[in-house]
Amino acid sequence: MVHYRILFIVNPISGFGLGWEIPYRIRHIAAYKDIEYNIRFTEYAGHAKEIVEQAKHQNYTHIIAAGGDGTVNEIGTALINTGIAFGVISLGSGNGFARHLGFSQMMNKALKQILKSETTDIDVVEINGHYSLNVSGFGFDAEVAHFFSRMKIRGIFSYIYSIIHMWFRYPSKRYVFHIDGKTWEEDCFVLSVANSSQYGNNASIAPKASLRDGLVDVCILKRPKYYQIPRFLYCFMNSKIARLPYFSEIQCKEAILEGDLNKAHIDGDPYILESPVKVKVLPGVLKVIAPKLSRKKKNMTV
Ligand SMILES: Nc1ncnc2c1ncn2[C@@H]1O[C@H](COP(=O)(O)OP(=O)(O)OP(=O)(O)O)[C@@H](O)[C@H]1O
Repeated sequence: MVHYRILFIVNPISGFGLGWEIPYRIRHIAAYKDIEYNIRFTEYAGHAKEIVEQAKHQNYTHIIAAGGDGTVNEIGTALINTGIAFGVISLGSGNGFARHLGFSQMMNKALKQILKSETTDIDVVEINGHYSLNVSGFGFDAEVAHFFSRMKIRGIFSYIYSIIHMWFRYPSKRYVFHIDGKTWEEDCFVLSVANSSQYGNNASIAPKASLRDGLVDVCILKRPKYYQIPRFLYCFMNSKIARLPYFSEIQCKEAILEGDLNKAHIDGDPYILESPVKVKVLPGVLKVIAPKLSRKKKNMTV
């Protein structure tokens, strides 16, 4: 029998503020009747990391982030090399990392998955000293992350507005790649470094990505021409982006990128980095709950 001592760290402003419901929901799930757990609400940006630092010395077996991708990154990266199992209750607008691991987007179901699912060790990607669990990048999607962070209203509609706004303004840029002993230059519209496969909402930029392969996927998308946009959107939302001739995905352990890389995003949050950017994978450093591994369907992997 697995012994549980669980800490839920809830960002009460994530998404629609549903995090406030978590204590009530847990009390009404029979499986939690005999489980030892605590719930902490964050009060400001960066608070989740401080809570994890204290919790590391309090014998927790599992720490669960209830929030969006920002909260997931803050808590997950603070748990690297601790051996404490990390899980997610999705409250954000995209929830790419949680979706890749197979967490339900329904709060009650995800709470039950925490108690029923296998755990596994996954990779984390280091980018100039910052840690990424999900998808990070430069180019168009970094520009979108910076624009979105300045908007007064958050949420999926503001995010879609930011994408459309930047699509017509952002020019492709030229970058230098140093990967596996080869060096080349290439124009990119999107330049992503992916640990998991998707940004969120099943929008997949790295269909080959696995969290357990010891590799980071460098994904290059050239700007689709206007008449290519419908097919691009179809492939992007259906994990078929690899079919597009203007997309490539390079799997490697390390990469060095040069060019105009100042504006970046790490798991969706805007960052300013300096070129050259060094990307490397840290294999198997984070223990996570992976509901997908507990499904009966064959070939399910994370
Ligand atoms: N109580 C709080 N008040 C203000 N900001 C907070 C608080 N708690 C956490 N934060 C910050 O809120 C930011 C956004 O959180 P998060 O990404 O979880 O939600 P979201 O933006 O709604 O989700 P998504 O990014 O998926 O749209 C994080 O950077 C986090 O540090």
